[in-house]
Amino acid sequence: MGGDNTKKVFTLADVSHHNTAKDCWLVIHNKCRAPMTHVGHRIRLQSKVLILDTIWKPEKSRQFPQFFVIDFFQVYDVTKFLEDHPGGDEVLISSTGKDASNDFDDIGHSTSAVAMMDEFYVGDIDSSTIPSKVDYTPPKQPHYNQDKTSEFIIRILQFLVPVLILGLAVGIRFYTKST
Ligand code: HEM
Repeated sequence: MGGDNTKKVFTLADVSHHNTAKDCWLVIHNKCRAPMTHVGHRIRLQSKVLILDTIWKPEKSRQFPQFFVIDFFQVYDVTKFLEDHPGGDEVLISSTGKDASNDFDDIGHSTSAVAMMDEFYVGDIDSSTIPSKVDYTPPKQPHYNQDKTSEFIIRILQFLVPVLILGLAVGIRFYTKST
């Protein structure tokens, strides 16, 4: 619900279009850990009101779950923040069009950085549009192969050219001697 303002639910494809220095949106997840006693209560987190008994996953636990972990993705329009971001604008632009949560978490942003996100929040994302696991694919595989073949050709040439020059020199020498 929460339709009292213009916050929307986007797909990853919608968000991916906002990937330039003039229009830069990020998708970053939020984790909320709440005690069982809060079931049925409303909690407020980053401009979003969650009702704990509607969206929840029991935390993996040895015993019965005592906490809920709510994991949801939010969309941030950081266009106006690009110039002021202490980590620079390039990292933000290169984190567009995907789940940028790991990029964000890996930096170890401070709690004040996390609190700041609230002002850039523009909506939520339909988490089914986000690939669950991004497989690592080595970048520019075809180029890598091309490099290998050109390297091979260069090696052959490095061997053949001196042999040809030597052959030519010996040939000329024989020719000049005999004449
Ligand atoms: C709405 C999203 C973001 C906000 C509000 C934000 C805010 C901040 C703030 C306030 C800092 C200063 C250090 C701190 O207080 O932790 C910072 C540093 C930094 N951020 Fe972000 N950031 C965001 C997203 C990202 C993303 C997606 C990346 C991608 C890698 C990133 C990379 C960095 C880097 C590299 C630094 C510099 C760390 C250093 O020099 O120690 N940030 N950010």
